[in-house]
Amino acid sequence: NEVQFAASNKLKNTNYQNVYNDIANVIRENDEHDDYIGSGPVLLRLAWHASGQFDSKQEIKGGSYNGTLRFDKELSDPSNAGLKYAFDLLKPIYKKYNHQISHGDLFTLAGVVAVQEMGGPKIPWRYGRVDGDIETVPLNGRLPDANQNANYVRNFFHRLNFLEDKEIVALIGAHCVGKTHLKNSGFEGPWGAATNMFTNEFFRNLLTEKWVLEKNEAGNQQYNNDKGYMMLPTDMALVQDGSFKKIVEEFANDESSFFKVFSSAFNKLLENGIKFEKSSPVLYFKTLDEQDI
Ligand code: HEM
Ligand SMILES: Nc1c(Br)cnc2ccccc12
Repeated sequence: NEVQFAASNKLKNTNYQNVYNDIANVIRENDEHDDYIGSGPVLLRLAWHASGQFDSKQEIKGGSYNGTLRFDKELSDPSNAGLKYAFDLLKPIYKKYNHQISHGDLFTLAGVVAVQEMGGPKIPWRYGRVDGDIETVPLNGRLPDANQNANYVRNFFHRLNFLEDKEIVALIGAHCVGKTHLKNSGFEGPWGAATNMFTNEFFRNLLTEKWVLEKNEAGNQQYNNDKGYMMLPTDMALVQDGSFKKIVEEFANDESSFFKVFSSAFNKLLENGIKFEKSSPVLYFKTLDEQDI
């Protein structure tokens, strides 16, 4: 679906660092969220869910372009439980820029800010998404089911045009931050471990910890270890499948390799289905620390 960005309502490149900084300050100010894990992980999940419902084969394609996650119709999808909190964090920033930034650009930029402010790799980002009306909201149920195996995971990401196992493993490596919440998804944990630093820890834990499959309070099976860590069935799939497992080992041994693949795969996820103008600049942002803020 060829789309162009209406040139009229875009900020000059320089202003997007200001938007980045406003989102980064919201993360700093809301550091008590989720027992001091903070708001980075849930904003990262918002950006992923705003983009991951893309399906090029459907009439209504989805993806981040139309910013449809802002509508209750999509936000109330059970897969999006818990994300209203993240959307509410961004509302004052949307108002401050007074329609000069679209919801799709805001949601995806929030994912870039979350990764970078939690110590992850730089993510290249372009503006140009345009809010669509409620007719452009994709059907619910396009986000993945956590109870499934490696082939399900591979096929799911093929729909999002991720045809290389490396990209798939890297993307799921975002589970290095945040946690699952029984009331949101029917999974619980990890307990205690304050996971708000973006590292390759998730891959190391997959390989080194002893995982026991148990039924949790919601009746779902999840893998638990003796330190209160957990893995979803789709997490564990990454070491149950030979090809995925080789990549988990590579990323566990070389964080820079994980960062490199994650950076390009996450950018691709956020831009799925969007044709940017050739002239649309690829922006890189400084973290607050890099600006001594
Ligand atoms: C097979 C694909 C995936 C499945 C089945 C899956 C499933 C889940 C589930 C069930 C949760 C717990 C939600 C809750 O209870 O609050 C979760 C959390 C999370 N997911 Fe995924 N996910 C997948 C891929 C991804 C990707 C590609 C990203 C980002 C690039 C991502 C980022 C996150 C983050 C950051 C959290 C923590 C949110 C928080 O702490 O509030 N996930 N995921
Ligand atoms: N911290 C996590 C670990 Br550790 C393992 N799996 C996850 C899945 C979703 C969100 C967080 C995690």
